[in-house]
Amino acid sequence: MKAIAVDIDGTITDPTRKLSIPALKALRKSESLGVPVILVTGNILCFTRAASVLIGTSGGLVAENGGVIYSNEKVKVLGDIKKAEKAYEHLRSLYPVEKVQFSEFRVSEIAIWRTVPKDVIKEALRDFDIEVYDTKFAIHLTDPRVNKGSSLKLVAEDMGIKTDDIIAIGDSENDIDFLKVAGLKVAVANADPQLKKMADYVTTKKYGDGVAEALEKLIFRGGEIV
Ligand SMILES: O=C(O)COP(=O)(O)O
Ligand SMILES: [Mg+2]
Repeated sequence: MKAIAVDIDGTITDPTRKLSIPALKALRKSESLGVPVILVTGNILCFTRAASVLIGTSGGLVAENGGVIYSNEKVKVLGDIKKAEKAYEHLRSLYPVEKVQFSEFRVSEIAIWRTVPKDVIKEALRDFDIEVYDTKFAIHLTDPRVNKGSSLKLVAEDMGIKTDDIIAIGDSENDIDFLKVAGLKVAVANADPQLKKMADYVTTKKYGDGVAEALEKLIFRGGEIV
């Protein structure tokens, strides 16, 4: 494998969003063995960049569910936030929805608190050109033209690697698209059933312990990268 693409919330973090130490150690080990880590998240770019610096990842970044990427020192906004804004205005006229904090820094999509079930939101927005994800941390209204998979492909291109040579690890429905394009698909034990069904490997452990388990078992195997 030439790179590791990993989701953040619910994958390398626990349900309270605290970073897992075993996952941190495994990602650092990967980098030390020359295998770059790519963070692929629904979070905003500033958060993703801060996480990358603190963890020590050297791969590109996919933020806002693919709406924003950062690679080769360049930020690219790929999602059209106007689609989400139209959908959000309509939704607000029907239900008590509210944007999550720091929304002013979200440039390609809108994320709201989980106060209304996703299916009710999808029904209310059925005539809108919008994708709706429930990540278990927030509900995201995104531009359907971009997703974590289409944007991971662009970052991989910038890094000079094929997505076939990437192991992807995730926990929820907004990860389906980037697992789909990866050569090795891993779902952590707490992942949505859909992810587990499509995964090549489902970890026995949850959250970051699962990430460490998968990398030890599938990639490191005693020190060198397979
Ligand atoms: O931002 C969210 O709601 C979830 O973030 P994630 O894609 O890193 O799990
Ligand atoms: Mg997640």
